[in-house]
Amino acid sequence: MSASSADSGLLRRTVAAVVPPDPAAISDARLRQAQLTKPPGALGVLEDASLALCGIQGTCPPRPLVRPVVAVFAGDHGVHAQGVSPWPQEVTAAMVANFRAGGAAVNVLARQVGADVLVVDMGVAADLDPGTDLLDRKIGRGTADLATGPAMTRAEAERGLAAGIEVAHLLVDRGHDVLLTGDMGIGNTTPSAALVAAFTGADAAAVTGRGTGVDDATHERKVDVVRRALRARPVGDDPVETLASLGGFEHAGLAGLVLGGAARGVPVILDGVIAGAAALVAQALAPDAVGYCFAGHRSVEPGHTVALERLGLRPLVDLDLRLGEGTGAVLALPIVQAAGATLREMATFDSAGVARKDGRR
Ligand SMILES: Cc1cc2ncn([C@H]3O[C@H](COP(=O)(O)O)[C@@H](O)[C@H]3O)c2cc1C
Ligand SMILES: O=C(O)c1cccnc1
Repeated sequence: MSASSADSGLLRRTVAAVVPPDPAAISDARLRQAQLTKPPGALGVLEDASLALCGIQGTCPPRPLVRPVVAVFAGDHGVHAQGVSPWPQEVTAAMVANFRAGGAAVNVLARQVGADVLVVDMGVAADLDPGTDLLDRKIGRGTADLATGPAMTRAEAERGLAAGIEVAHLLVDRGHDVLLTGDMGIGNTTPSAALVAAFTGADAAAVTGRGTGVDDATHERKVDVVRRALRARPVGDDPVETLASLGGFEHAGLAGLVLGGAARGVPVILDGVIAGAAALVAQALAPDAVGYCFAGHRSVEPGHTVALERLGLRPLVDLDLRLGEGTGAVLALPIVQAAGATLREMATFDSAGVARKDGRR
């Protein structure tokens, strides 16, 4: 079997394995929520999250999330040549070294909540020391420039999706019970904006932001690049082609992680606009995969809000972050854990002997 038919086979099987979250567990969770010693609905979004967690795990009360891991998917981008980021491309590889050494923002935040951080070299341009990488191979070495042609071949996009699925299986097999998404790739807010525009139909200007903090001229160039790419290569209804045309290797890996996590019945906490764009790819391939996702936070990037609306996900944290790496996902982890813990551990009106609103015991 050629590598590419193995990849498309894994993708097909994974998409077929994504079933809707368990409706029986969700209805058990709703009943249990109603018994807990609090006014109905008083725990707000935590209650919704607790129902979602039960659906994802197929059990009520939900199991505690004790082995969190952030998978940081890294890749470089040919569109960097268009001057869409003020940072040199070498920063991607240097930051991978920083993640491995434990010095990046995501490492600090992950230590706060006891999450592991693992790097996946999807398509960093430079050679990296294999270190503790999750994949034993690169999928690519930077994408082609999406401003002038497709960023990836279809085979590359499929290989990237399959790699993300493999990472999900590997992590779940190692005992991780919640997967958090991270990204690193100088220039990657541009392909993210392009993917969000492609999957939502939003205008380039509405979804293209300032990334690492670009000036007005650079921002205008980004909007123009996104608009021209969408005009030159209008999207059809094939999500893999859209990903190949506009996305990056880290988007492919992240979309695969979402599909793999969903297929294994494990919750996935999404980070910012890069993850949001990748989740749109996963949603287009397997709409039920979104039911396994929590939106960790809302990024400052305007395309992220557009993506979250299309995904139908409410961000758990909204702190004006615009970093990526998985930082927003990690900050949301304790909230998802808290949602499960309240449903699992709170006393019921009966067990605590607390009277209900109508005076019934
Ligand atoms: C030092 C540094 C650390 C980062 N960590 C995440 N990003 C974030 O910024 C990049 C996307 O922004 P743009 O599209 O404007 O290049 C990505 O690498 C993303 O992960 C970083 C960026 C830099 C410079
Ligand atoms: O939304 C994000 O994750 C983001 C925003 C700006 C730069 N890098 C990442």
